[in-house]
Amino acid sequence: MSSGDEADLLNIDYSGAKRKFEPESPIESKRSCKDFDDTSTESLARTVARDVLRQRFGMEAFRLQQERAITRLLEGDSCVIIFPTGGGKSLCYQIPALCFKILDTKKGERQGPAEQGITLVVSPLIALMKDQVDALRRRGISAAVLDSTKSREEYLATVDSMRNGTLDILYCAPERLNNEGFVASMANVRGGVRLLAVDEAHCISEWGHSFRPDYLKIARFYREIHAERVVCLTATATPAVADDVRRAFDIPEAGLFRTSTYRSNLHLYAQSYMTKKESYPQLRAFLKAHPGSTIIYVTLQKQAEELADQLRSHKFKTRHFHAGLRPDEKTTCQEAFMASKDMVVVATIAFGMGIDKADIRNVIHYAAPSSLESYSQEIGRAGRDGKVSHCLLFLCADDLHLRESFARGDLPSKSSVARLLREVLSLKPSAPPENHIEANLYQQGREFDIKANALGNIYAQLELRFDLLRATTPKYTKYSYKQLKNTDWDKSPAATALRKITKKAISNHNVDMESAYPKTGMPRAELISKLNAWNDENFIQLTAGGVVNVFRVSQPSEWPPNTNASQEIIDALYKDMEMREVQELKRMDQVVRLISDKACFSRKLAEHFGDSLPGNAQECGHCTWCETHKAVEQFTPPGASWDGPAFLKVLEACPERDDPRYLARVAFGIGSPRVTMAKLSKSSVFGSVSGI
Ligand SMILES: Nc1ncnc2c1ncn2[C@@H]1O[C@H](COP(=O)(O)OP(=O)(O)OP(=O)(O)O)[C@@H](O)[C@H]1O
Repeated sequence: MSSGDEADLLNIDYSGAKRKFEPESPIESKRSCKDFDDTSTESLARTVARDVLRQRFGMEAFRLQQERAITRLLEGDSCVIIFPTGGGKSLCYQIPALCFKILDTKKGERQGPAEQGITLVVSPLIALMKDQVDALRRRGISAAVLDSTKSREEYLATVDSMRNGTLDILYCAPERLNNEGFVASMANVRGGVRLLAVDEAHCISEWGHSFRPDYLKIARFYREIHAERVVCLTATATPAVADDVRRAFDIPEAGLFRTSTYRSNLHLYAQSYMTKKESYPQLRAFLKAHPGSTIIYVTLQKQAEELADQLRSHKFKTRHFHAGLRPDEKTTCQEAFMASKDMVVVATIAFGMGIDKADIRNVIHYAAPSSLESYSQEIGRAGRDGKVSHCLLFLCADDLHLRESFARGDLPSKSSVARLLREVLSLKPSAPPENHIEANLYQQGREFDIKANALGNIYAQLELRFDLLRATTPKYTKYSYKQLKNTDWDKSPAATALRKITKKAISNHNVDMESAYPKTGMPRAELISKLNAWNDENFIQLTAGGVVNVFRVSQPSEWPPNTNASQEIIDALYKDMEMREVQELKRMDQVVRLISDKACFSRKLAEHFGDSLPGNAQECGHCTWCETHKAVEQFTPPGASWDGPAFLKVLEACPERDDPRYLARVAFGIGSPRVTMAKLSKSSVFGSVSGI
């Protein structure tokens, strides 16, 4: 669906007064946030919220700070909610979404058709959004997800329900905010966006552990669509990250709701080893001594498969899970785990988000987590039923090396960033009013040796910090399909045009959309729509590829920036990237120090999140430190001695000596797009100097 389509479909106002989307327009409030000003507002909101909790969700009472946060939102103010995993964050936007309509009716406001608006939820996980929508629908609540897998029919059904005022909650991924049509749609949606909910809100913080460039744009989106209020939700935020989130949306301190991260039923243990081989017998012994549903986290997909095999051979009921599995394999694994009381799942971090299982007895980190935030989130999945559960962290010298190589692999060399920027800033924009430049980020990543997230961040900074570009809807340039049933009967102009530009390969039909208009005179949107229609009716199996990112140049009269300005941008961007690497290494060090310092694990973890143990206690009484009062030893791999011949072989394998960081990556076994492209990651020189 093109942005134009989406905007047109949604941009309908029954009163006939069609609002025009003006991205540059100053911030204005679509409705007064303080919709109602009588003194009984708070109690009315509270009563309605309690009724909705009981009647629509079948729950007796609010937990923790749910009620205070929900009441604040219903009063028109924004919040940041930091509740631990499983703490009941979702209700904090689902209940208000249903209350708006009821409160409007009680107060005799917004009684026109479809005037009650929608709640929009931005969440990074498509699978999780789908689960939530299914669960809401089972409760008779009208909810939908807008994602790229939706057919035109499903999309239209969602649009219809929004127009009719029957949709309460709409979910979408942050990438969708790059779609100008979508932004325009939300700015004009009938009744307005009453509440914007931002799930996994810690991703907004540039200094947080899982910063996502697309999240940086949510605050701008919030202002542009004039949403009435925002709720940012996360399970893990240090005080600094919570401040970043509050600042991004201008939420005062009073809008912060944080509950204690400490869970007294979680017993935290740690052991350290030089090698995995040494630790494996301890893992087996632990599993034998602590039966019950267990998640074992490892770093790599291969490790998940191998360890699962190994445990199976020792008669543990084990499965593996990672992002590389097929969707049906993932579902089977998740369902088996949910139904079982003694299954062990060996997984990468891809497993666990959205797993709402009360009786997980053990969460084991067989490889060190990347940060205390990840650790806290992952162990938080254990013991949701409140019963004692065990969390065991294995610290192994090899893992630390792997973690460090991940952290260092993210920082490109400065010459790469400079070459990329010079290329981007020299692109000639298309004619006004578009002023578009196009970039294939995948190709740029390979050409300039910059990883996808770092590249995404560079573009986000060019957009938000330097105001040079604005991302618009990306386009697919290549489509290919497998013919499942004959489509010769279709004589429509779009079908005839498609036949002209389709090349048949052995099993696939390839369509080059770049040549579509010049060769056929048919707009690409119509051809894509025809392919989608065939796909929806199972005549073909369609895949789209060759994504090209499209950006609008913000100030064409000042484009391109002069040499000095460009250099300043390069310097500033690179300085930030270097700081990010330092932060990443610091996060790893914090994990090591949690268990190797002479202090209670639970207290240190709580302090990391600006919290303390109940009653300011110094010790929890049930972690490795409290039980032994001995610090866990930290093994470091023996230092490697200089190996001249190995280094010469690296030089031989890398004839282009234009980037010292690249040579170091190959020598020390740190992957990067260029290393992959040169097919060096499987060569004997890769990592040959690392001494491991
Ligand atoms: N007030 C309540 N009373 C009873 N059950 C509740 C209440 N609030 C939430 N729950 C239940 O607790 C479970 C966890 O809630 P939810 O999924 O909203 O947590 P979350 O904080 O979003 O977790 P995560 O961080 O994993 O996304 C769900 O089964 C939910 O129905």
